[in-house]
Amino acid sequence: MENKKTEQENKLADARKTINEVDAALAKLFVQRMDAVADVIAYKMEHGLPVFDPVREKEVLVRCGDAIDSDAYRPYFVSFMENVMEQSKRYQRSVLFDGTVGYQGTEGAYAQIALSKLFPSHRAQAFETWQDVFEAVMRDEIGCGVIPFENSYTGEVEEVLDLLYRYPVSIREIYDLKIEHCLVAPQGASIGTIQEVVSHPQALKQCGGYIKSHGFHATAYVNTALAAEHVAKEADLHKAAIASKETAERFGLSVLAEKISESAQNTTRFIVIAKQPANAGNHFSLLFTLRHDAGQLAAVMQIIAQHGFNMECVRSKAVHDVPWQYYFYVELEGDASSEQAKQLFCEMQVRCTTFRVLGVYYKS
Ligand SMILES: O=C(O)C(=O)C[C@]1(C(=O)O)C=C[C@@H](O)C=C1
Repeated sequence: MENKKTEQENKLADARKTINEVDAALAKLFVQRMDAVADVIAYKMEHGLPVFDPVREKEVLVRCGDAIDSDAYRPYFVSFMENVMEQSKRYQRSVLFDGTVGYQGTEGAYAQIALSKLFPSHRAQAFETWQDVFEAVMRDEIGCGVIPFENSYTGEVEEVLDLLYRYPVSIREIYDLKIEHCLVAPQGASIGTIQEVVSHPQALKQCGGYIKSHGFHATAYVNTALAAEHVAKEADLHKAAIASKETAERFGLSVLAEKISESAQNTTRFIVIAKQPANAGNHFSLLFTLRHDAGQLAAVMQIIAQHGFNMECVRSKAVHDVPWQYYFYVELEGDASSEQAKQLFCEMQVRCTTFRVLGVYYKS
């Protein structure tokens, strides 16, 4: 028995020794890989290319999968490489947007969570309004800003599109954050003690079914993070907030229920805005205005179709300072640096009263 134990212990020690050696070799290889990534980002900065390149990532993953003989290990290695590239992108963003990144809200807000995933090693600066973030970008006070653009359940964040129309910034990247709302409350509270729920109106709307089914009274609050902070300060066992798990942890609240959104797929799309545009991507967005003549919009749609670009989204909104004037936003699939796109832009410039390429980015 004793001998067997020692034999097993030796095996464990040997296995760990091998793991240590492999880890040391991996560390060296990781540095070597990141040095190459540093060259890639230097090139990308010079040519205005975006960090995320989904075609290249697919290639890397297929090649890495093929390099593993064991069927049992293959999916783990592919997943490992996905993570390696995730870290590579984080590093590249830290070089590209050297300095501070802005967001609207307070620590623990979903925008700050999205920012921390995109830019884990940057200083995050909170601003009171989205407009403040845009202005800070324009003044070069921050390298870029992370702003919510639309939610899969409640739709577009209208004010943000108006700001994109007003300020000459570019959409550099998009990032989809899965929103997992939780019911969070002071320690000691339970679902049975809760009567009132406070949160941002969007979050209350997204969890409307849950709130109604429990007969809670809903109270609007500035944002989810401040709602959580308020609930923590009040320490009232009848009062809960709707916020993320991370936010609950930040304010020492307990999570009474998880995933309470109407839609399990509840996702908020964030955009990264910066002064400098990117030159490559597989999607691009345009903003334009038209003369008030019959058929102007139809003509533009026709031009887009003729050049073979798939239009994924079109929106029209009122220009605030000019009564009865509207601007249009379209999202097209394709390469904005292609000859077809250049021709499209030329033709649109002729047809539109104002025209702007708002962003070039990758979307998977
Ligand atoms: O090859 C590139 O373009 C890189 O930026 C490197 C890399 C990687 O780490 O392999 C990282 C991000 C891209 O999305 C694709 C690949």
